[in-house]
Amino acid sequence: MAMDRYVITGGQPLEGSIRVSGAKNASLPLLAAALLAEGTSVLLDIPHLADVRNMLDVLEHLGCRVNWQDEALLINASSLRDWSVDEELMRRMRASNLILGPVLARHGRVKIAMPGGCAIGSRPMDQHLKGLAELGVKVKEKHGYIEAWTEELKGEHVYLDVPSVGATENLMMAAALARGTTLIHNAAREPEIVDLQNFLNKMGAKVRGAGLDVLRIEGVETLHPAEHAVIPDRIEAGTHIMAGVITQGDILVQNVIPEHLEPVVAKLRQAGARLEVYDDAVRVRPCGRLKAIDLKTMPYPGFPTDMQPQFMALLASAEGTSVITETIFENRFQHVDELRRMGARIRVEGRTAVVHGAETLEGAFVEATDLRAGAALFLAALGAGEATVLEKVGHIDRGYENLEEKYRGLGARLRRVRA
Ligand SMILES: CC(=O)N[C@H]1[C@@H](OP(=O)(O)OP(=O)(O)OC[C@H]2O[C@@H](n3ccc(=O)[nH]c3=O)[C@H](O)[C@@H]2O)O[C@H](CO)[C@@H](O)[C@@H]1O
Ligand SMILES: C=C(OP(=O)(O)O)C(=O)O
Repeated sequence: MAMDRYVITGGQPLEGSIRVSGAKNASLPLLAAALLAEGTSVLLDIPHLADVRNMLDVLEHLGCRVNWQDEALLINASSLRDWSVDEELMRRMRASNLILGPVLARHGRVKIAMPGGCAIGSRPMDQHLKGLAELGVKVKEKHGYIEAWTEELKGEHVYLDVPSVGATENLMMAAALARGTTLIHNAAREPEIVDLQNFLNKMGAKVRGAGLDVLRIEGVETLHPAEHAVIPDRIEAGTHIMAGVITQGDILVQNVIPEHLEPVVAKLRQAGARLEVYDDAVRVRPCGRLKAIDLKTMPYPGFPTDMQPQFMALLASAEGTSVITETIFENRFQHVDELRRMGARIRVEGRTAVVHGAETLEGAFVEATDLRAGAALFLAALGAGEATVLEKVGHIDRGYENLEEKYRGLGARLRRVRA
């Protein structure tokens, strides 16, 4: 991971327009789904991100041929030569666990190193494995590896204890090629699930219900390759909107699906942000100092955990005291210590952070501990009236395409210093 740093001189109102890239969290399951069919699938608007590169390395390791033709990503999954992925590849990114469902459906067998926990929490896989077991898969966990095999995938009723995004995706992909009908109860409802359903159906699958909490998947014999354009990244969009707000800027965030941003826009407006929502863009106008609000992360359509750190950066200089409750990941407050270095006054009690708004944030030396913590510090630095050195921006590269270039286009004063 790149250990480069950003030097950011904040306090400058951002101006102009910024275009959101394709969604990381929709792209990764789409890449995994391409494994389900022989032949070449074509994916459009896939962002050039470290996580996408890591997923492509996993696909190539399994035997796919991958190439970019201008902005189209071609994945040929005609001949898979391997069904196991070792620790080195798995550890680079948790989402590589999304190959479980498709490789089982194609091969009847799969072995992956356990993805393990990460900075934001322990992130177990029990719901993925429980669901696969319901579909007739035998699972063995040994020496840090998950091995799974099946004679035949069979449609079943699966009830998820938590509406896990990754488990829902893995089960959708496995069930697409299972014999009979699968119902996934308490499924995740995120927009990325809808995008995966759309791609699978273009491949010939019969999936219905994405966006609701019960998914119905009628298994088919085979799938064929398809072409699909990934949805815009709602977390990237939300981050840019917040950058406009924190700098008192006047910016147009383009290529958004406003419906996906409703929980974020609603909370920002409650805090006093001035936002104009158009068909495929959001305009941010200067609004003065924000007011404190309370916030709780929830599965979609609740407020997304992937925006909690960035919102905390905003509330750190709002007027009054905000209470932020993180219900999804048990350790997603690592940005708190770093924000404190910038003058934020935040107290953490278990899964709740009490944020006493400071008059202003100050420049400091800070470090990104994970992707969205990094995004939060990036925002805080843009809002601070002095220079901030933000270390370990490799974390940010996982989820934000061309960040430096995009923000220079808005007049931000920042430069990337190579390690
Ligand atoms: C690549 C991708 O799309 N990543 C997103 C995805 O991660 P990911 O798919 O890993 O997140 P999940 O929805 O699975 O996790 C949600 C919650 O369920 C728990 N859980 C999950 C699986 C399981 O088998 N058992 C279990 O208990 C997790 O610990 C967590 O508390 O959704 C998260 C929640 O919106 C986002 O923060 C991530 O950005
Ligand atoms: C937590 C995130 O991603 P991942 O699930 O890939 O770690 C994220 O995008 O904020």
